[in-house]
Amino acid sequence: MLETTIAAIRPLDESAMTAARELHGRLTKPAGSLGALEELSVRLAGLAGACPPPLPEPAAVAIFAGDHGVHAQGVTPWPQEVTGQMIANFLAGGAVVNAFARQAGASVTVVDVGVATPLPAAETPGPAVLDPHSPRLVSASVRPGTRDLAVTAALTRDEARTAVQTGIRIADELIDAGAGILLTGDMGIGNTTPAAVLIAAFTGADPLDSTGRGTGVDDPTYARKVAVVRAALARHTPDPADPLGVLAAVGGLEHAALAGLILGAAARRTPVLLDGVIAVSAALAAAAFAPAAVGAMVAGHRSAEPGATVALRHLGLDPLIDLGLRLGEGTGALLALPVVTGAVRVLHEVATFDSAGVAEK
Ligand SMILES: Cc1cc2ncn([C@H]3O[C@H](COP(=O)(O)O)[C@@H](O)[C@H]3O)c2cc1C
Ligand SMILES: O=C(O)c1cccnc1
Repeated sequence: MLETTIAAIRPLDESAMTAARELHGRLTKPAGSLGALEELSVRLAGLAGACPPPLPEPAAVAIFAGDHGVHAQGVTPWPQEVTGQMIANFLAGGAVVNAFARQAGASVTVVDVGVATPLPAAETPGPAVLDPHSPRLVSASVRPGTRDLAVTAALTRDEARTAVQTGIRIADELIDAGAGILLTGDMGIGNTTPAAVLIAAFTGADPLDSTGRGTGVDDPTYARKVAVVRAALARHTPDPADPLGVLAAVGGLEHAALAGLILGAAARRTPVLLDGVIAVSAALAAAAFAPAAVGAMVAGHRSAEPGATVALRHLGLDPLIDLGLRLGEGTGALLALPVVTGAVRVLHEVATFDSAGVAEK
């Protein structure tokens, strides 16, 4: 399934991109006046293979949740139980991601890929339904949290593959249910540590540049976190040409599943709007599996985590908004969604100089 998904990921359609550039030149606005929205809409035309591309509606957020053995190294001040407790909060509609999803009209699917504590909620029965007011839970736990990457490989290759394939399956289910765009979300206390190792592994960045303060760690905790990232790289020597091996050695279950979601979206030629540092670390893995997957990625925002900027630069992506957010859950992606929709809507709705009778220079 992973291999067939990778094989299905194709480059952008040049003729649809040419048509979109040509259409932009005829719309009632000075050429280039919509800045980054123009190139984004051209890319989405290339992804869809059509000009105009479909409006990216409805939107579906997939929040992958997992726990982390590296929590034992004291890399975050928060107790591990908060991961499961926040899932209950997501399902009750009380988290920031829920508020933003309701505002954006996006559905929320929470996927347990490896939460360590027992969850209060059971899987939501039935097929995926894209209802912005009813968050759903999918139970797809690979194992109860990763092993401690400071001590041993976080996952076996098989476990990492299962998590990636879960992400692909969720992408397929959401797209089959009608989603026109997927948004990445994450929940996992401690997950900025594996994100920092993944970013260093795939980009070659120094741990000081790939590691941030996550939920807001103090100076001694930050120093410990950087040391854990540096030691993990030395212990595992992850090979960026072997993304499954990298995810297994130093990743998290939600990072692996997010990589799968991104690959699944790219294979279905559906845009995937990336959230913060966890999402972009997973995007590096997706790009290592299939470089053409970058064509489906839209960087929602620039997380305050420094590793996010390192990863975005490596992917060649410019984030749409930069608000100093450092929350995760999918919140930054949701705030960027109207920008993506606006970029596409222009190609659908704006009159041409000809049709509107507006004189050209
Ligand atoms: C209440 C709460 C809600 C959150 N929502 C997202 N995160 C974010 O913070 C965590 C990563 O930061 P670190 O690596 O420093 O632990 C992840 O769960 C991420 O989704 C949260 C964190 C907390 C505490
Ligand atoms: O960038 C993010 O998504 C992020 C940053 C800090 C903590 N959790 C998530």
